[in-house]
Amino acid sequence: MIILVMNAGSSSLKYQLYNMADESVLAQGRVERIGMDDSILTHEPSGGVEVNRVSEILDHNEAVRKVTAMLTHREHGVLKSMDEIKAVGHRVVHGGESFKQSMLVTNEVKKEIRRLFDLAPLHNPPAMMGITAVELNLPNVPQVVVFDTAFHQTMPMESFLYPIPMVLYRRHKIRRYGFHGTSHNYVSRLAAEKLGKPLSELKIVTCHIGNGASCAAILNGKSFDTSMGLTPLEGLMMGTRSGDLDPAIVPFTMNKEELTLNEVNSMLNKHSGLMAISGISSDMREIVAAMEEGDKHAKLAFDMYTYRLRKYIGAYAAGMNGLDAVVFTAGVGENSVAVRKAVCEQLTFLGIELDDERNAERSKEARYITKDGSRVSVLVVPTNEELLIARDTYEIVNNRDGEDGM
Ligand SMILES: Nc1ncnc2c1ncn2[C@@H]1O[C@H](COP(=O)(O)OP(=O)(O)O)[C@@H](O)[C@H]1O
Ligand SMILES: CC(=O)OP(=O)(O)O
Ligand SMILES: [Mg+2]
Repeated sequence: MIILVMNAGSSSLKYQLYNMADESVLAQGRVERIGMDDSILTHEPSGGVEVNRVSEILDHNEAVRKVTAMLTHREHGVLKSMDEIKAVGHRVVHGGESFKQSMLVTNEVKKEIRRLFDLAPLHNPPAMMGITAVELNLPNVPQVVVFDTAFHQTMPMESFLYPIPMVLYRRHKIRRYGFHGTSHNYVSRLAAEKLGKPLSELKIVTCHIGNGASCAAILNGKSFDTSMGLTPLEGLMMGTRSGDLDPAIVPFTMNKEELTLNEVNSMLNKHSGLMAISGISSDMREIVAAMEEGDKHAKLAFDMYTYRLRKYIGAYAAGMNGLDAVVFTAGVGENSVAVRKAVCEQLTFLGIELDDERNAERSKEARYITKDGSRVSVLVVPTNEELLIARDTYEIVNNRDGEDGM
């Protein structure tokens, strides 16, 4: 079965085409700068040459049309016809309390995703645009939605409630949800395999640090706590998001700077984090490069970022009353030797002994970066959210076909 996986952002659409017979990737790519007159489509057929096309791409509907045209393109395509695609799986960031698992897209499911727009304004509306665009361009193809929040639905109340009037939870479902669940789930499973122990006996902290960043405390295979909350703004310091701060800063700043709600929201989501402190970039590569050249602001941004991450690892070790392993994943976690070093070197009290040579290795495989005798193991495990989305989509569509007698 051939499955197309989509991850739609506000101005981007990433895709991967899987052949589920052997879980191989037939092609992958992304459309960036959607809505601008110089949108870029980058398409990589597996084993083929990367193609880049710059053109005006108005919206997600047009982006899906360009992607499907590329997938069946005479020269660069990997399919004879779009009919070969048997299902489409989407990443949806917010599933609220309604979705504890991946779902087949129905009218009710779409209604519920729309109801959750308020909770994830940066992420859910583009996912919906992706779903609608597929309906228009690939009618009759079943679609599945996979939620970032689903894996964290096992958190106990002491982790997920905020200490504010309970009526707010009852009326508006204001609580902590957590995100990147697909990734935390995937890398914790791979880490347990690597450790050669059942996940049900392990205490693991997973650090998914990319553009968005979150930590999770995974106790006996289940999410026990995670650093993102009602929205993907809480927790760690990120590329452009503040992470944890005193909530009183919001009304105080609105008052002093005469800002509207939208403006403070935008400040905290888009103009904070590494970008705000360094004044250089939200990208860890540029922060580290500037720091190495002696830039003080970049160094401060780096120190704040790694200090906050360390505090979470310590907090979760306390929360679980123990720690067997720490896992680094996503753009920064998989690639930044400097971030991993700064974090691990100040956690020796927990029993972490970093191995500098292993930490400096470049590899796409799951691997240890601690010394053999280290009481707590630290691993780098490349995440693969798309593969998990493809697997869930395959399973759900297969079961549905079975029920329909197809
Ligand atoms: N070689 C590298 N060294 C340090 N950081 C890196 C490196 N490569 C990527 N990154 C970081 O990873 C981020 C992107 O992470 P990623 O997980 O791909 O993000 P997302 O999926 O949220 O867009 C970049 O913004 C950058 O900060
Ligand atoms: C939920 C979230 O923060 O996602 P991303 O890391 O893709 O921005
Ligand atoms: Mg990501």
